[in-house]
Amino acid sequence: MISVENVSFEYGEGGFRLHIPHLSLRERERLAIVGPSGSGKTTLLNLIAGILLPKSGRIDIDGTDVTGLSDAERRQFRASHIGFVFQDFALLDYLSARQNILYPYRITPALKLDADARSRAEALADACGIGDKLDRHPAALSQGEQQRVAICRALVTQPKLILSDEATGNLDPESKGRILDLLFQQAADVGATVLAVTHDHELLPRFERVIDFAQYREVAAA
Ligand SMILES: Nc1ncnc2c1ncn2[C@@H]1O[C@H](COP(=O)(O)OP(=O)(O)OP(=O)(O)O)[C@@H](O)[C@H]1O
Repeated sequence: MISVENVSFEYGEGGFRLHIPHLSLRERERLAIVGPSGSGKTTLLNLIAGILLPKSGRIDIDGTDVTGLSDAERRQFRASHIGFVFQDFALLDYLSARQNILYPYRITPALKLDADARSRAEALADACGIGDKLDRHPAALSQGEQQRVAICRALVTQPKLILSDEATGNLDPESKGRILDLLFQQAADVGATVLAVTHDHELLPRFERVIDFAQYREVAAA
């Protein structure tokens, strides 16, 4: 369903370099990525989401090579196929929690903001324990609450691929397990694949496969 083939990326001349010979995920698979800080885990998620473009190689998602799309096409593809929980949440301060959760509908003509979408947003927020805070803006929410808003936003469109960058990093141990269960349940309901970066080793048994990212760091020639 997702394949990353011979992908090379570099942040500018002489910057951090990443090379991934091959990585693939089956449909509905739950894969965790672990690895040292700075090993390129977020960079990989950004490449798969089409936020960054590789220097070479292919990234196929459900039969579409995202590296071959224009900027605008990649944005649309991302909004309609991928739910991304960003490490820093990436919430918009001028919008309420509810508007943040429904934001993908504002920017994607292919997605229709109907009663179903609105009730899905409410149900997700309730399940995440922020149902009573939907009218607040991010500045009036704790870090953990902001993280839950970001998770609801990633799930509300029922994407086929969920990319999660430390999605439970700011939550207490009990909430971590519960929110991850919710994420997996939502994924299972719509047949989605989950690719999650995590430093929480106690969560790893919940995944079907774990890969250590340290292996992909390209060693610069001396
Ligand atoms: N926009 C950027 N410009 C230049 N270098 C960058 C940029 N973003 C990240 N890097 C560098 O690329 C490397 C990989 O960063 P990345 O965020 O992918 O690592 P990570 O494995 O996700 O780290 P962490 O676990 O700390 O989140 C780091 O050395 C980082 O400093």
